[in-house]
Amino acid sequence: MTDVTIIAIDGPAGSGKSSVSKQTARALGYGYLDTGAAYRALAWHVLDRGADTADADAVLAAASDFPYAISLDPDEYWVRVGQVDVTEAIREPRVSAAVSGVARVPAVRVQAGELFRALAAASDRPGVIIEGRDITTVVAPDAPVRILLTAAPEVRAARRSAELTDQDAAAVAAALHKRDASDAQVVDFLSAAPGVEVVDSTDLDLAQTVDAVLGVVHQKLEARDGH
Ligand SMILES: Nc1ncnc2c1ncn2[C@@H]1O[C@H](COP(=O)(O)OP(=O)(O)O)[C@@H](O)[C@H]1O
Ligand SMILES: Nc1ccn([C@@H]2O[C@H](COP(=O)(O)OP(=O)(O)O)[C@@H](O)[C@H]2O)c(=O)n1
Repeated sequence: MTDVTIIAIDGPAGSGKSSVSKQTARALGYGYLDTGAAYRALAWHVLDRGADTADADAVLAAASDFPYAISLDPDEYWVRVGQVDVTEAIREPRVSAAVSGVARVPAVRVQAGELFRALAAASDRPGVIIEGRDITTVVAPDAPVRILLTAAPEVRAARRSAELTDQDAAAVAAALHKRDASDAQVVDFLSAAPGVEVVDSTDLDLAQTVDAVLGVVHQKLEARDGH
């Protein structure tokens, strides 16, 4: 058993998982694990091999030869496949459009979940925030702090298109909603499982959302530690 404290955060695209988790990890001195990056990097790897992520056999073949590495340092984030730094490439629209194909392969999800638990357990920090879609329910259902981060669909789409200023806002929104609909067929990240706290960031800015998450973290950890 590891004594690394796990904070699990799930939510749909653009709800603020990455930015809120990173800032919360900094505030706590914790590590930060972006699990979507692994699915994105595997999708990039499939495309790099000239295959299609709709082809489950091609996805499994790519997954069996997938030299993946990610930083858990919230101040120095990078993602690599072999010697290639894919930190930027995995955010490209062609990867976003292909990633759900990878995420719907059950064996890939099992392999990914094992990887995430091992990466968090090996952290030299007191805790790790793990964010994704199935962290509160499948990857770390026993975590002492489990949060569902939500925001209204139009707010999420606006946030994502503010990041991708070189792309058409309507196209970014359509792609985000299409990916959510596809992902929702695989895991339920729109409703909170029992024991999972909801933080709705629709009317909060980033700092307020981080404060709300830190509030939940302190309350849950104090309850665990009996204060
Ligand atoms: N509460 C918030 N208010 C305003 N903008 C936010 C808020 N949370 C996140 N953002 C911004 O929205 C964008 C998307 O957030 P991100 O963390 O990438 O979401 P996710 O990881 O859930 O897809 C980022 O540019 C981030 O700075
Ligand atoms: N725990 C997770 C995390 C991501 N994913 C998949 O990985 C994709 C990319 O996740 P992400 O967190 O980088 O996406 P954003 O919410 O940041 O846009 C999602 O669209 C899902 O298909 C998943 O299936 N399970």
